[in-house]
Amino acid sequence: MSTHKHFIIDFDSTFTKVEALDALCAICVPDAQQRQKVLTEIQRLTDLGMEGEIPLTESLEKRLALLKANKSHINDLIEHLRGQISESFKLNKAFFEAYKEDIYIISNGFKEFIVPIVAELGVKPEHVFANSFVYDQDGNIIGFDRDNVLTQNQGKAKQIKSLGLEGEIYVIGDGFTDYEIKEAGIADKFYAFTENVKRDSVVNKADHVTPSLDEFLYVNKLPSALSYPKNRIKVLVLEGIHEHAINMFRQEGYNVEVIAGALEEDELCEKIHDVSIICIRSKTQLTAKAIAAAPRLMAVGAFCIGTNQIDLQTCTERGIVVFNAPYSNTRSVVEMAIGEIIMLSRGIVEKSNRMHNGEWDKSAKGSNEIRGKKLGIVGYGNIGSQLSVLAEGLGMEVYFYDVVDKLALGNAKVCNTLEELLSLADIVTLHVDGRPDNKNIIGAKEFDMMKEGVIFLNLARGHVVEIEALAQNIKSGKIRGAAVDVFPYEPKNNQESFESALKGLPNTLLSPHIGGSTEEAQENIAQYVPSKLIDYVNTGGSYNSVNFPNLQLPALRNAHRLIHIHRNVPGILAKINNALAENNINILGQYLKTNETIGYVITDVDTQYNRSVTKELKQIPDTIKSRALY
Ligand SMILES: NC(=O)c1ccc[n+]([C@@H]2O[C@H](COP(=O)([O-])OP(=O)(O)OC[C@H]3O[C@@H](n4cnc5c(N)ncnc54)[C@H](O)[C@@H]3O)[C@@H](O)[C@H]2O)c1
Ligand SMILES: O=C(O)CC[C@@H](O)C(=O)O
Repeated sequence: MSTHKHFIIDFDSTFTKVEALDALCAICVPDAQQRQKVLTEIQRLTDLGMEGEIPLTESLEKRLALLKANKSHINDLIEHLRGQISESFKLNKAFFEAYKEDIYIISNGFKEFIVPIVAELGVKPEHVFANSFVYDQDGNIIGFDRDNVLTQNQGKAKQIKSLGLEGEIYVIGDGFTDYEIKEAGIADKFYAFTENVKRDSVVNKADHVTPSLDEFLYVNKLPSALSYPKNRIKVLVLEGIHEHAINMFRQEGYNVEVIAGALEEDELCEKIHDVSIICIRSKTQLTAKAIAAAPRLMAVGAFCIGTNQIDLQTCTERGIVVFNAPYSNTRSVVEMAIGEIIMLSRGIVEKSNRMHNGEWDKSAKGSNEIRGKKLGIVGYGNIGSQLSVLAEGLGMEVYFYDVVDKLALGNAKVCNTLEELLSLADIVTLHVDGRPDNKNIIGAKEFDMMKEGVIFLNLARGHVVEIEALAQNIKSGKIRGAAVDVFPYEPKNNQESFESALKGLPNTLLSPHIGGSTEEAQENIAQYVPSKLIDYVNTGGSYNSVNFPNLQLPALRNAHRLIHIHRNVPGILAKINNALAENNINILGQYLKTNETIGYVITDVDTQYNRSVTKELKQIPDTIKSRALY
């Protein structure tokens, strides 16, 4: 296939991930210490040459002199470079095949290793323009062909000019010498390639920055292995999410922005306008207004259990999938609850505070074992039920109350009403979810029902307890110890101060919403949630999502996947299939699932089809979102 466009591609750090002479250094300098020294100097000289700080010939001469390489090293270098072809180049082998007549490699490197490497993707040897080594009689590399035009100032531009190419010339490279081609007026466009290295001086001069070959192919409407370049997927990560998640997104090629704290609604509305995936914890309120300000939003990652901070209904109506981490911090909360129950039963908070003031009060008064005490768990979900098992292991008598029927684990006893549980428990602990209906489920009336001297814990959600009523009951001594981890209003970052009626009250453990904040839990969450989000982007899989019909999909092989999200009204599947039939498209597999709000249809089709069908699918009435995946 021929086009009127010619593609000039650089080799070092563009076609391959590395600079070949750096790699040669690793091969021909055996001593590790010496190698590091030589490598540092070689890299410095490469950068000076690439950034136009010293003439390229000078950079090259000095690097070869340092290397003292031999012909015998070249085969090893070629073997090494085979494994170093840039990922997006390997992925787009089909582009290289289809456009082989129009692709040229122009490099200040050496043909001896460039030709065999670029041939891997089908680049013609006669389309490679580079220098050649000069050897002495023992095969030592002693220089390079100084008559080669590429050693001259503006060498790349001169080389291309001599080819007399007709049509548009696009240059893709990471170095200053690549930009010089455009500067000399030979190229129509210069694309700074940043998949492997990003040089500001080069990026600033570019017509377009291309973080991968996919981006280049996408903007030029050329055939690409990916339906959408990953660098165009912007991920906004808030609230101090573990860096493992950030690394996973970056490795996937996404464009990631990280902000340490949460954002207020207005700030969020400003930040979110070009975001495809937002990652939050419990503080960020993802309201309908914020969602409306995010036209590109396709997925939300809640890096926690609770999702009450997210307007799930609006997300669903807008076709935005939400994933959370339903079990990753369960154990951490349970361990903290157990620890706090023991601390409060022994009055350790008070005793410790007094010790810090120099007071020694060795007494057993008001200090109890937890063995044999009645633990009342409100909300017998993942956390409540696991707490039940551990508490029984410690000899406690466990009672629970849940709004739905739950299997009692071990010897735990179910209470039929909240009142029943509150009136018998020595320790009351809340583990209900954060649904709006749970606002103030524990207030003055409920505290009245509790036993004198009860211990009270809330590690669930702040709005489920009336704080003033809790404060009064602590002050009156009815509650002899309390642990509160969650509050109706929580500071949005570590700089904002904490205000609460609970401050300074006796035997009251306050913690800054850290029930799930252990390294283990945060790392688990940072693995689980990104993997769900990445899978959703790559395959459409919605399994274990909070708000989408759950579909577990097979991997996509030799097929394209058409994803269609629509309002759940009758007849949409028929309309999708009509559009496919009218375009004579063969369906390889089809999956449909609905919930109350939306229908989710995945159709795998043969790779050769009339692409305009994707537009037709978007135009079906009641469509929310539609995308093609390959
Ligand atoms: N402090 C923290 O850092 C932290 C960490 C993780 C989870 N959480 C919170 O802990 C809570 C429990 O988490 P989970 O994973 O066990 O959730 P879950 O959904 O598995 O369990 C919640 C249970 O509460 C029950 N429930 C809801 N409303 C109730 C009510 N009014 N009365 C009685 N039962 C009710 C539900 O039926 C369910 O069984 C959630 O609010 C979650 O957001 C806090
Ligand atoms: O880490 C958080 O911000 C929230 C922790 C917890 O409340 C949860 O819902 O998992």
